[in-house]
Amino acid sequence: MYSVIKSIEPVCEESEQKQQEHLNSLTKPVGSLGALEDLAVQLAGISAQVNPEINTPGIIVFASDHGISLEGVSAYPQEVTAQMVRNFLTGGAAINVFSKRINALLEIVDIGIASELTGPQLIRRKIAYGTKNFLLEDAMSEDQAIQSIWIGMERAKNLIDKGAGLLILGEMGIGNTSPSSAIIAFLTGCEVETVVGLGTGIEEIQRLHKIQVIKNAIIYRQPLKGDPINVLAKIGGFEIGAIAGSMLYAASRKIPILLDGFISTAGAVLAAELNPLAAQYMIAGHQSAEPGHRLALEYLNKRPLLHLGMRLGEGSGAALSYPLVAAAADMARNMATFEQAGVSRKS
Ligand SMILES: Cc1cc2ncn([C@H]3O[C@H](COP(=O)(O)O)[C@@H](O)[C@H]3O)c2cc1C
Ligand SMILES: O=C(O)c1cccnc1
Repeated sequence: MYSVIKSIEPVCEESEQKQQEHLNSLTKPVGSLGALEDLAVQLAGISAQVNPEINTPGIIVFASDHGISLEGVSAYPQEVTAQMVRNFLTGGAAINVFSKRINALLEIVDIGIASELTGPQLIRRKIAYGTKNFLLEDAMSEDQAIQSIWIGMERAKNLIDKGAGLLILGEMGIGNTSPSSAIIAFLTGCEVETVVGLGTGIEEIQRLHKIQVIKNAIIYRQPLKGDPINVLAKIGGFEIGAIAGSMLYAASRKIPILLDGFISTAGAVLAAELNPLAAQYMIAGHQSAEPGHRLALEYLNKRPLLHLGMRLGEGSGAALSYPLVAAAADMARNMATFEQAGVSRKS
């Protein structure tokens, strides 16, 4: 695990520069494609190639349960995690629909669902039957935290080896906006009040309770600054560790990572804590309605492509933004230059 984390290289500045020069030679006013041009330049830096091709996207949905859900922090009961995973397996969830739309490779992983689930399509990597309630005890042991990151790496390797040229990390886990809020507040230094939102749709009074639960949990657990494994173990979740692991692995293979919403970005913040270079490989797909998402993206210095007011997770917002990423790569590869098309340059 640590060898993967250490092996991440900075993105290639020379490819970025050459890509920018190439974009400036294409038949459009210089800079007129705005953020799409920045995206094309970033893709060149990530792949260390000019005009890289983005082929098949890969989506991994990590599903897990959370002991903290006993504290009344979600609008839905814990059994919805397993029920939704069944829905993923039969193709009825939002991520199934959006994944099909972009012809993605889609994989569903049980990394810690509280009940027993089987199915030929389900990848079983259960670490435990849910995390512990981190208001009362550490969410998991440090060994389990490392295991979650390791599983994320293993699944990312599997999908990249199968041909995924870009990774989207999604999740399902009732209660998981709580560990995500705790991790983001703790690692970014933002106030818990500004990070915590309505999740699946709790009332304002319940949000105030959720804030108090998370504040107390951080005080009781005393996560260690500068020790991301300790932070994950004390106030995290199995799927958040796996998301971080997949992201770190993708970065080590120079594969772009398309961030989804609040939980996916909590994994991203954790990954960046393990190696800040990983952030260079991340693209923000959208900005979720969860207020802490904007703060986490700012911390990672990422500008989201879409603002659709979504607050679903599963990888859904990232999947919807994928066509823009693919279009940026296509634009760089396939547009004609002024010379090729016989178009006059700026006078
Ligand atoms: C039917 C249903 C489908 C979902 N798909 C994603 N989530 C999202 O909501 C959950 C997090 O919100 P909280 O922390 O408030 O529980 C996660 O499972 C997340 O993936 C869903 C939630 C529900 C209810
Ligand atoms: O932004 C997200 O990913 C999100 C927000 C609320 C609930 N579930 C997921």
